[in-house]
Amino acid sequence: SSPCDRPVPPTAGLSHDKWEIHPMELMLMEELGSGQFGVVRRGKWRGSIDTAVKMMKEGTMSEDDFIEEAKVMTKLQHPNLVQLYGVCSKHRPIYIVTEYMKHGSLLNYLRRHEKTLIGNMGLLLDMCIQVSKGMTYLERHNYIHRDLAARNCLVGSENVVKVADFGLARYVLDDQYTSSGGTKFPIKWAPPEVLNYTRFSSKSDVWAYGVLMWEIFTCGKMPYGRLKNTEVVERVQRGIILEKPKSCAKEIYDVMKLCWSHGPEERPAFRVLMDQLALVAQTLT
Ligand SMILES: CN1CCN(C(=O)c2ccc(Nc3nc(-c4cccc(NC(=O)c5ccc(C(C)(C)C)cc5)c4)cn4ccnc34)cc2)CC1
Repeated sequence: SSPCDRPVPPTAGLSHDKWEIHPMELMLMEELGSGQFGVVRRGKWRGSIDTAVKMMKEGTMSEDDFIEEAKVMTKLQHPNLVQLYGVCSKHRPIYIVTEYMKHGSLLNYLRRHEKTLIGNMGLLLDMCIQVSKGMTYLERHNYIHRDLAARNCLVGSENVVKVADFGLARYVLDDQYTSSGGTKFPIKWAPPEVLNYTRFSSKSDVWAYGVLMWEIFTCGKMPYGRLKNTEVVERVQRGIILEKPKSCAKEIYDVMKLCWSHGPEERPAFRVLMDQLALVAQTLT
């Protein structure tokens, strides 16, 4: 979907607290699910615009810092990024209002449609390419995601895949999630420099992207199966990487392996990954 046919609301990207959405203009509908940060509901904004509304449970995030950052986030606009429309910050809990993606998380979508997806290398590769486009845009804007994974991507109509919740991890207060020793820290998507020094960068997003590619080509398997976090840390630090998924071409696994180069500087930038995957797509499909 090109930017012009997307309902970009007047708040997106404008200055002077246009990112503030008036709750009276929001009609809340069914619940879409709940993360560890509260309930997410579908909503209608100004009667017609489909939205997802994250109602952030109090005490789960540093709200003032997030509201400040929301001004920047609303300016990040790309067909493969879930658009932040704005926030309702004059009441508690605060609402984070984004565009609506009707098929839910990519992880659940892969698991639900495994039968039809598993043999369709072209479609799985296209999902990878869409995510790499969104991530190339963030990379160009020096914006680090910090929790890129299939669970944090969303699926819309016509197999559109978009990256969601970019940067949100910085505002989570639960140190079980934020510290690499915590039980909720996404260890299986973290490179050595994050495990050892919590050193996030676009190159640590590239490592996570490699794991996301593996999730896509296994249709939503859990990376490293039932291994405990401590066992995964030990393997990653010794340079042991995820195995090639059965239904994945060697050329595609070669790209994943580049994302898992031990040193961040050895990993390709997203803009390089995007071009390489486009080339592979030409030769394979
Ligand atoms: C046929 N199927 C029926 C079942 N189904 C659904 O119920 C369904 C349909 C649409 C859905 N869409 C969305 N769902 C969500 C959603 C739902 C539940 C939980 C969450 N995630 C969160 O709340 C959340 C995620 C990450 C984070 C950190 C800070 C860790 C990065 C914090 C909070 C999002 C967000 N969205 C943003 C745009 N669209 C959606 C979600 C679910 C999917 C379709």
